Amino acid sequence: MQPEAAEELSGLPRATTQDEGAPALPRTGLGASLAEIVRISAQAAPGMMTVHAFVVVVQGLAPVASAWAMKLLVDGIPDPAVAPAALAWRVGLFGALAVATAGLPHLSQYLGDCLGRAFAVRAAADLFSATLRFAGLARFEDPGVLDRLRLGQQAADAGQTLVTGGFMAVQSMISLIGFAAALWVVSPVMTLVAAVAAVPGLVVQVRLSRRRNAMMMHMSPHERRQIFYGGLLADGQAAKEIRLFGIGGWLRDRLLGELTLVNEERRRMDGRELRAEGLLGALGAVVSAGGLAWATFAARAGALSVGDVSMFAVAVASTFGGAATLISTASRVYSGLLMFGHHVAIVRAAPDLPVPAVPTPVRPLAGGLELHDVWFRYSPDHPWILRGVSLRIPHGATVGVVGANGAGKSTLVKLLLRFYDPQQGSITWDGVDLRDMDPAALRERISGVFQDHMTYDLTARENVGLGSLDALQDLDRIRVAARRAGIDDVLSALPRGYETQLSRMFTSEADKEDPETGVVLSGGQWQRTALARAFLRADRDLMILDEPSSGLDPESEADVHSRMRAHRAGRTSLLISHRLNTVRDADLIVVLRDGVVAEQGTHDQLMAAGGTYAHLFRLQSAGYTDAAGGAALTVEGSR
Ligand SMILES: Nc1ncnc2c1ncn2[C@@H]1O[C@H](COP(=O)(O)OP(=O)(O)OP(=O)(O)O)[C@@H](O)[C@H]1O
Repeated sequence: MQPEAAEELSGLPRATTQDEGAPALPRTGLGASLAEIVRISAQAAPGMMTVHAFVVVVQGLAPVASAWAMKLLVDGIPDPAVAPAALAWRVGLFGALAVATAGLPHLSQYLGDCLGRAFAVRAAADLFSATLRFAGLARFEDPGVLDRLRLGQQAADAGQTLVTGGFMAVQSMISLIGFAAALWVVSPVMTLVAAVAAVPGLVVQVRLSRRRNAMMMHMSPHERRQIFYGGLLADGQAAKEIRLFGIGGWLRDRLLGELTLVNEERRRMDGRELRAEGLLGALGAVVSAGGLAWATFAARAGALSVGDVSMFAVAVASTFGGAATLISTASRVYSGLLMFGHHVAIVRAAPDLPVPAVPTPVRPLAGGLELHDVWFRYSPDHPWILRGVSLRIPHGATVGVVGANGAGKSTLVKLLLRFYDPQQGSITWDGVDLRDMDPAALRERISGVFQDHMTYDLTARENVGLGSLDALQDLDRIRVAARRAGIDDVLSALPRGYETQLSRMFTSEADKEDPETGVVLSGGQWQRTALARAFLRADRDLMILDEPSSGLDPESEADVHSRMRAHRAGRTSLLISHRLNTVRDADLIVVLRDGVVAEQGTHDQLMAAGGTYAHLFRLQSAGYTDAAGGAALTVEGSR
């Protein structure tokens, strides 16, 4: 029954209906970003952060103190009341402050870099731990989330800039307040003029930062496409098709198109910033020059001392320079905070699949798995893929699932692994709804091979061992699994046996000519390796095999299936295959069509029923028989 219809009719079973797709990422403000940055910095290197904060305060005060020492020195030169010893002390003070002013920035830079690197590591750890908490797949298929993930990653990598920028802003602020106070002593009016002149800069920089952040978000899909095209053009696997179909130039042009678009947008943004900063700089220079003219004539009239003028000149220049530095640093920090908002959104994202506070433990399968009127679509914009599937996978039985391309077989597998939750109906494990379980605990009890299995650029041992991390170093167990998958002979005969890299990526330029550096397996060999990975955790309660032999030659396929049959005996498994001879001995065969179970039964029952399965089985058998007949005829004819 349609979920909408079920909703309207009271009394009809409706297990649960949940919002479609994972919950959206949270909206985050600047405060949240700032709090997160302080937290990460404090956790990453607490001692260094304290020392850096102290150095920054001293560094911020040093230029103001230097200017004041200079004023004392200049005023003391012509003053007979100042003894030579006192004058020497003033020179010494000025010199000491000059040394501090010259040396501290290097120490500050070093501390900032160290802190920034520690920050980047911690931020990356938080980000990737958060992505690992995404138990389902929906977020990885949402372009908006992928954009934010990429920008959040960039923000984490740019931690050094963010941390040093933050400290620099604090330091500029301290210097600015110091110089403004010094300026106030000489001329309160000039201080107010300088403060008013700084306001437009602040406003403009904040607006520019917002615009830059919006531009980066807007450009993100173009950058993702650019990375995709670049990846294809540099990928050894894609090289075959690119050359066969001659599409290299087309891909390159698309890459350049995206790159040009992104560059043009960035250039426009840089131009805006250039114009705004140029105008603000000119405004500052005009106010400084006016102030200096006033101070010069005030000194002539005897209202100011020469030391006051020197102090005034330094204070005006430093106030404007400091304000400009503060504004541009603050704007960089502001941009960084906006960018870091993407990191915070990922790290603070609510679970994508609802898990109860106290999940039901996943016990060893005793009765079976059951789908109850399961309806599923990938999102409200997509069509229904499963439209009320009810099916039982009894404990200890092998269930074969067949159906045309796109019938929803792999989707069924993804639901059994709780990569998504059905919108309507439920899936139970010994009567317990999968939604009441922790997805990780559920998957601990399952093994399997996906149709699009992974090929890891790692050693042969690791490629199999990843199936069960506790066996990663246990070569005996790994070899037993590989033997079951019929790939042990191949892997042990590799140049370095199981320690051979199954990779096209050379470990270094120096050893790339070494034939033992890495080997390339064939498609079928990779498939058997993936099968070995699944067999390594064969002690689990459910084995899911989605097209495990599609790339194998007939002899290998027969061999693999006889091994799998031996393994499956008495165990619960789900086998998906288009080659019907490989599922014929399953305890139950299910035909999926139009989103529902169209037929189910044993091979003999389905053949007797004469439906879709029987039709397809006869079609495939006839193909083999004709081929065999054809081959026989050819042999006959050639004699
Ligand atoms: N992540 C996804 N987002 C949106 N639609 C999807 C997604 N994955 C699969 N589909 C769609 O769901 C339908 C069922 O796909 P599924 O992979 O389950 O079919 P299948 O029966 O395994 O097909 P095949 O025999 O070709 O492997 C297809 O129409 C496919 O386009």
